[in-house]
Amino acid sequence: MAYLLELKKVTKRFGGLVAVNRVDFTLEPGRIVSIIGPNGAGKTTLFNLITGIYKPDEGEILFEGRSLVGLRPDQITARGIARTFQNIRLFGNMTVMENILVGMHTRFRANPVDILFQTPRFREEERQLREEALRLIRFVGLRASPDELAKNLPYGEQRKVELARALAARPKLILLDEPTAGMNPQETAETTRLIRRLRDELGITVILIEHQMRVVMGISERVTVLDYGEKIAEGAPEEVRRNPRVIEAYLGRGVAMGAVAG
Ligand SMILES: Nc1ncnc2c1ncn2[C@@H]1O[C@H](COP(=O)(O)OP(=O)(O)OP(=O)(O)O)[C@@H](O)[C@H]1O
Repeated sequence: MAYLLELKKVTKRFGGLVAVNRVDFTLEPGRIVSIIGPNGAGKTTLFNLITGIYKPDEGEILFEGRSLVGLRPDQITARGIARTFQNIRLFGNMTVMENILVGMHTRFRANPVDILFQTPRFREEERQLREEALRLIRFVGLRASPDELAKNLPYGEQRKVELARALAARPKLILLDEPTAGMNPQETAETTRLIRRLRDELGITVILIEHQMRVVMGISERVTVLDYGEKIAEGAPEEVRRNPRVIEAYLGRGVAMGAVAG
């Protein structure tokens, strides 16, 4: 099967530190996979490499068979890759609706003249995008009003706005960086179901960075483990959980065994 995403011997250094070290990674369309590893293992750096925030020092990154290396983050979004961040990055003084419309900017076709003169073409396009934003608001289960300022929403709701904004770009692949961080068990369960619906109902391929092993084990078809920038294991969740190298990596960093075995 053709890969949606393929990383070949990707390396990223920060001065003397090798944050990502010759990592190979392949992903077929329609999968939900997780990347795990102790703090500082290189997980977020890997996301930053895929989304064009950093350029690899060595190696190749292919999406649908075409190289992403050297493209700007907005060009990579336009190719079909969206992401959410470990720490929420919303425009606090903008409404829920406005935040989601921002996520659609790569798809906006009206030109500056249309916008300036509010031509029928502009108004029709805006109406369609607003309708789609409302559909996304319903899809992620936001309870807040679309006109509420993002900064006034509770944390769990802000996370949903962030996801809706990422979905607004109509991605083929979404990268979720710790989507359940700071959530209570009920919110975590709800988010886990939502992630599965991204794939099942929208057909989006998902890569997840996740610390909660219950989520990882429950949702991932495959797990990749990084430690000190290197891929140390990869496979089905149960297989990875029993892998002595993985257990060692977590224990070596003083993380309780429960984090892996739990
Ligand atoms: N911009 C940067 N400049 C210098 N060092 C960096 C930079 N970004 C990341 N690093 C270093 O690279 C290593 C990998 O960091 P990264 O954030 O990718 O790890 P992580 O696995 O996502 O960790 P966590 O689970 O704590 O988020 C760490 O040692 C980190 O300090």
